[in-house]
Amino acid sequence: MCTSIIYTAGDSYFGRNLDLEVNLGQEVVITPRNKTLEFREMPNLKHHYAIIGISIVRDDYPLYFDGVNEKGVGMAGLNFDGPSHYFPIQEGKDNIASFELVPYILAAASSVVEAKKLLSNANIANLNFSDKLQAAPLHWIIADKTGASVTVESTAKGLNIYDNPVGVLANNPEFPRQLLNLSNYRSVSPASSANVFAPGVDLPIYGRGLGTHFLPGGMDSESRFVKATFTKMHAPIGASEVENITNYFHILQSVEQQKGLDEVAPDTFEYTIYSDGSNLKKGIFYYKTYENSQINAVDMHKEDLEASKLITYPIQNEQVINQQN
Ligand SMILES: C[C@H](CCC(=O)NCC(=O)O)[C@H]1CC[C@H]2[C@@H]3[C@H](O)C[C@@H]4C[C@H](O)CC[C@]4(C)[C@H]3CC[C@]12C
Repeated sequence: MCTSIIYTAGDSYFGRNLDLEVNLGQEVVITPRNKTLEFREMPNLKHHYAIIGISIVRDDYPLYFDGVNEKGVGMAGLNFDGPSHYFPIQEGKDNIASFELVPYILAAASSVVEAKKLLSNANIANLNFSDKLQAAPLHWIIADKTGASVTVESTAKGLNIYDNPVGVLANNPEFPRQLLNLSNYRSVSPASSANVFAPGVDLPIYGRGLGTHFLPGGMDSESRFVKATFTKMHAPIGASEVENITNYFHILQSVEQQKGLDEVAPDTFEYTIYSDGSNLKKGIFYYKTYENSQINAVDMHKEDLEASKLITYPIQNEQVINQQN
């Protein structure tokens, strides 16, 4: 499973945890402005906004898992197996394959409002990238540097674009149900609450943190949605970029999947392979991996964004311990 968040602390930071049982060989990939982006049913884009994110590259095509563009829009695809439904090509619609959706939006939208316009006549077409890389059942979060975000879900009912008031996305069930479930946690609080349970009975506050006693901590999507929302809503605002990106990763780490806890097949466990986050205003992409706790950064503006070829950075996956003696 996966969790994605947008955290606003002066600047806005957007990214996700990628939780999976296999490493697909992803890299940090920059798509510069003049790299032609081809679409199956939509016109090719020869010039567009530059994009940075995590992707695998096949046939010179960036298959982004998540990314952000130079205008401060971010987007991530998360597993949505079950409710997800893609449709045959429809005449008169903007037919976009699911694997094209991230580059399609990030190439042309400079805000969530513009992304919504780009999706107003869209049909998520049930096309496979190739026989080997079949369409993955996904839903998406799109966010921008103002802190706004929406959730995009293509189900049998059609394409739904929901305003996302919490700036968090996990996996199933459908987004309105995830949001409604938050109501069950209205009483969860950073402070220990007054005794409304049994007034008159002595219920001592026997330790700290009692206000969060009922905060879920499971690996499942509902638990992660609740926990990430609560952690984000109460996250402090730092005074510097380093403080804020540190705060940001602490939010994502509150829903990290440690190895051994989520068995998806006999003796096979999914875990948080990487966590990433970008400063949407500055175009700096940060990431950590399960193996490497160090925060790594790639600044898109240090590359030639007018270039026409993909620029890739291998993921730094080695733990470097700062030996102090
Ligand atoms: C499976 C993960 C989502 C994480 C998650 O929720 N996994 C756990 C689970 O199964 O619940 C998704 C996120 C982005 C997806 C990839 C991207 O959409 C790019 C690409 C698109 C192709 O159609 C299929 C392969 C490929 C490479 C996708 C494979 C599945 C990925 C990696």
